[in-house]
Amino acid sequence: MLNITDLHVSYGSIEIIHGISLEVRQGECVALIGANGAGKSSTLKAICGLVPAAMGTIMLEGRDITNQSGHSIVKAGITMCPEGRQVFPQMTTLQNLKMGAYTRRDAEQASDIEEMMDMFPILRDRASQAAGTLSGGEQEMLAIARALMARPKLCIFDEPSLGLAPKIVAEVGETIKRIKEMGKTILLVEQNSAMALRLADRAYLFEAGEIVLSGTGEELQSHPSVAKAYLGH
Ligand SMILES: Nc1ncnc2c1ncn2[C@@H]1O[C@H](COP(=O)(O)OP(=O)(O)OP(=O)(O)O)[C@@H](O)[C@H]1O
Repeated sequence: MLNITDLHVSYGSIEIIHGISLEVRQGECVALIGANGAGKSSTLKAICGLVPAAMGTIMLEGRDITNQSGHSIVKAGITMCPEGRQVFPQMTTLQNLKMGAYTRRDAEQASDIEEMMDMFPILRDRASQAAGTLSGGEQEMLAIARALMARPKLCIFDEPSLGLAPKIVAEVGETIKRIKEMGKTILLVEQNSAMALRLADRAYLFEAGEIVLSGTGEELQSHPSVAKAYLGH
């Protein structure tokens, strides 16, 4: 579904992604893991049109989306659930959900909102509450539900567990599993490598702007250098 070939990303004159290639197939959950600063977020931003690709191609279902605007990439079928949730704090939970569907012009928004509230009952309880007053875990659920409101083909999660209590992290993991079971295709970036590799069908290990290892979640979990450097055993 998503094919990235020889992607290079630079900030000013400094290149930080040095020609990576990866793919995400229909229905897969693919994780990008690696240390802080390895280039995972920059890769996601390039996919979403938030930073330019200096070189290389990004294809979605055979269509070249390299360096298109963020808006047209959402329309093409990719939504990102950003690091730090970034809900609209002054807007209510309901208004945030509606914002997730802004690229759609169909009559099914109301039923999708119902579906999201069935999936995340806490959002129904908080429907008229300003999103900024929700707990971290509730905001994460809202950010995920808002991303799903666009009915994406590919759902990107950037550090969904960041800053959340362990119990909530487990809930977020369960939620991502459910989204995969709904048939969505998922690209996941996580500092929590153990969680990411448990959820992922396949994963790529980033180091200093390059992909140094790839394989199934299980293969990477048991790879000695991953186990030692990223899983702490
Ligand atoms: N806007 C920016 N301007 C300049 N350099 C940047 C910018 N954003 C990121 N970088 C640099 O690019 C490199 C890759 O950062 P990136 O955020 O992609 O890594 P990461 O693997 O996602 O790490 P993290 O988990 O900390 O987000 C780092 O050296 C970072 O300092």
